[in-house]
Amino acid sequence: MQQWISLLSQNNVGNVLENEPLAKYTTWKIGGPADALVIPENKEQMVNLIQLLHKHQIPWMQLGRGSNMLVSDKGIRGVVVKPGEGFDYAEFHEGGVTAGAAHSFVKLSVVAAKKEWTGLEFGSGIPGTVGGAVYMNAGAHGSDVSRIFQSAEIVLETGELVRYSKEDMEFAYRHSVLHDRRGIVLEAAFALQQGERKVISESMAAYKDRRRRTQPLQMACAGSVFRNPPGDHAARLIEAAGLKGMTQGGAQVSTMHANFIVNTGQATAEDVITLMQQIQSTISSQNGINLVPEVFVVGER
Ligand SMILES: Cc1cc2nc3c(=O)[nH]c(=O)nc-3n(C[C@H](O)[C@H](O)[C@H](O)COP(=O)(O)OP(=O)(O)OC[C@H]3O[C@@H](n4cnc5c(N)ncnc54)[C@H](O)[C@@H]3O)c2cc1C
Ligand SMILES: NC(=O)C1=CN([C@@H]2O[C@H](COP(=O)(O)OP(=O)(O)OC[C@H]3O[C@@H](n4cnc5c(N)ncnc54)[C@H](OP(=O)(O)O)[C@@H]3O)[C@@H](O)[C@H]2O)C=CC1
Ligand SMILES: C=C(O[C@H]1[C@H](O)[C@@H](CO)O[C@H](OP(=O)(O)OP(=O)(O)OC[C@H]2O[C@@H](n3ccc(=O)[nH]c3=O)[C@H](O)[C@@H]2O)[C@@H]1NC(C)=O)C(=O)O
Repeated sequence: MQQWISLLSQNNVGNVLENEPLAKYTTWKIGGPADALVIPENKEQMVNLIQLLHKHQIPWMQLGRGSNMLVSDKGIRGVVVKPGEGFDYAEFHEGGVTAGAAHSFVKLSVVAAKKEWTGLEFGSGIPGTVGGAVYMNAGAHGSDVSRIFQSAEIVLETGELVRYSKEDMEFAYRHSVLHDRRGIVLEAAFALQQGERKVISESMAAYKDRRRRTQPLQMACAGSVFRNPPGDHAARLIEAAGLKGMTQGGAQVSTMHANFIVNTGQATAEDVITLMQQIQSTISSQNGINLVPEVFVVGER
């Protein structure tokens, strides 16, 4: 056992799972083990953990629901930090809602709609956590997190607890400052308006219907694999290149949506990575466009 794993277990940092396979924590259902998966349940445990990791220079990364994440077959060397059930809460109040990092973004939008709050409708098909949605500035149907974000409580990699405003977050298309400055979101506050139940539920039903028609929701996947290049759509380019349906081992370019790669059952991370590289080289040579992954490929290769 790595010496630092016993160090973590001896401290108040939450549950420490050693050599934990990560496939079950990702929507692609792919991924080897983490040396340690640590699940803090409250702010104190999270701050203790990050301070220990910083002090002992132990490599770490954070995980939400793993719906935008490709974990390598050999897995993660070091610690994976996943906010636990203690971070799964949502408190509605005047002007909006404050939600814990582990709360489902889909459920947040569904409950907001039931309470006749408008602003979160776009989130009803984004199957990650609040923490992941803030990190990614997740968005759909012409809106994104930055449109409703008020502030977030964050533990920086030094262990310092800070509250970031919207300006601090430097949101852009699928981007936040946390891509450049490491930290873990503990909770986020979103500004919402009172709306009409009928209008809210009609737009959510339309979004749901559109997704069901255009995205392979029943297959294990991680949503869009590549970011859209300026002025175009990765899916349009991939379909036009004739790559829809292309397979590599158990991975397939979805026959429904060309920017989704689905796990047909036994895909490995290497299968997905090979397919991604084939797509990138084809689009680069045919269109001169460098497709940039939206999904994060993490772990030892
Ligand atoms: C069927 C399907 C449809 C999708 N549709 C959309 C869509 O329409 N729009 C869209 O934007 N995305 C979409 N996605 C992608 C994905 O759901 C989003 O990117 C989501 O926000 C990721 O959240 P997560 O909790 O799963 O994060 P993860 O995949 O676990 O992590 C993603 C990134 O966020 C970081 N992170 C996670 N939690 C935290 C935290 N608490 N603090 C700081 N950083 C953290 C991780 O380190 C990682 O870098 C879709 C995915 C699927 C499977
Ligand atoms: N392809 C993949 O790898 C994955 C795809 N997904 C897809 O992402 C979506 C969200 O999944 P998940 O986060 O697990 O949440 P769920 O689908 O479990 O939904 C959580 C709750 O919200 C309700 N709900 C969801 N969407 C709406 C909506 N638009 N309007 C009203 N109620 C809604 C659900 O009710 P009800 O059951 O009645 O819809 C359920 O009670 C689903 O479409 C799911 O199929 C999720 C994970 C992985
Ligand atoms: C799923 C994600 O987000 C999605 C988000 O759900 C939807 C809806 O708002 O808009 C983006 O997809 P997208 O650009 O592929 O949107 P779509 O409306 O499905 O397709 C765009 C265009 O591509 C074309 N298209 C789509 C699929 C396909 O197989 N072939 C094709 O040619 C469509 O005809 C359409 O003209 C987001 N993706 C990115 C990378 O920005 C994600 O980020 O994971």
